[in-house]
Amino acid sequence: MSDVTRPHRTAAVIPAAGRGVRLGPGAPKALRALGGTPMLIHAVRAMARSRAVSLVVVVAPPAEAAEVRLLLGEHALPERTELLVVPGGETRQESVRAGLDVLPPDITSVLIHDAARPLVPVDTVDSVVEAVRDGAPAVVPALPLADTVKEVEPGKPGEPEPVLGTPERARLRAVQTPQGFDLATLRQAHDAIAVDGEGATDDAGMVERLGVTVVVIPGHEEAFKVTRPLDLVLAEAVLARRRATDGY
Ligand SMILES: Nc1ccn([C@@H]2O[C@H](COP(=O)(O)OP(=O)(O)OP(=O)(O)O)[C@@H](O)[C@H]2O)c(=O)n1
Ligand SMILES: C[C@](O)(CO)[C@H](O)COP(=O)(O)O
Repeated sequence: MSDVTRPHRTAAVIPAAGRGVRLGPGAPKALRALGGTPMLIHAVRAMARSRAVSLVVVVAPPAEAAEVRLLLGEHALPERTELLVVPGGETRQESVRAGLDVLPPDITSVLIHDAARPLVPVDTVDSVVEAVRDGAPAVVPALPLADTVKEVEPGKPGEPEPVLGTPERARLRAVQTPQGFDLATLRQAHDAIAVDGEGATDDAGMVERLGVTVVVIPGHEEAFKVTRPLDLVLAEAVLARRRATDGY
């Protein structure tokens, strides 16, 4: 649980060091354009739009860290937003760790947000921050699934895979970011993983292994992750609609 006697200060760490292999050949995914602006800039702005976030740490692809610093210098952010850039690691988990390592001592809670989710609405960001500040050690935005999910015995690509079971869909959620944490809890989870060696595909998964309760709050359809080429088509359409209707 967070220490309720300490004043809150929330940072956002944006892992942006992935290559974007599933999106196809090109620049690292975070640097690819969405509506003419790099995806990373959208993601940074999405965090900075929340008045609760006063520090944003961008975890850049190591070879492009200097380029990322220049890029961020070219795009205005609110005056209240402090910005740091650090080089990332081989895995998302290592990149998040690199971001956590540079957070100053007055930070009490942290959001971890994929650069690959450039269009998360500010209301979702604010809801995650609020839930953490209200005392939840780990908060995850998520949506119910549209598809039925099968557990399979993974086989070779293209070969039929035997079905092992069908989890009850009503109990499943597709999780998004930003995931919000009491900083001390998330650091403890990363330390524990570093010792047991087993990675996790999201930060909340590491906290779950500590035996700490993680709670889910409603996510948003527009917080989807740009992973494959079709996701980029959808992101362009959402952005164009926002620009036409909200002056976004
Ligand atoms: N070594 C890594 C790998 C991923 N990420 C970041 O983690 C987020 C979620 O990852 P994903 O969407 O899977 O991105 P990639 O790893 O780039 O995608 P792919 O697996 O297709 O290469 C992205 O913002 C990505 O930049 C990171 O910071 N460091
Ligand atoms: C953190 C995440 O976005 C939550 O859905 C997801 O787990 C990242 O997955 P990936 O392995 O980077 O595709």
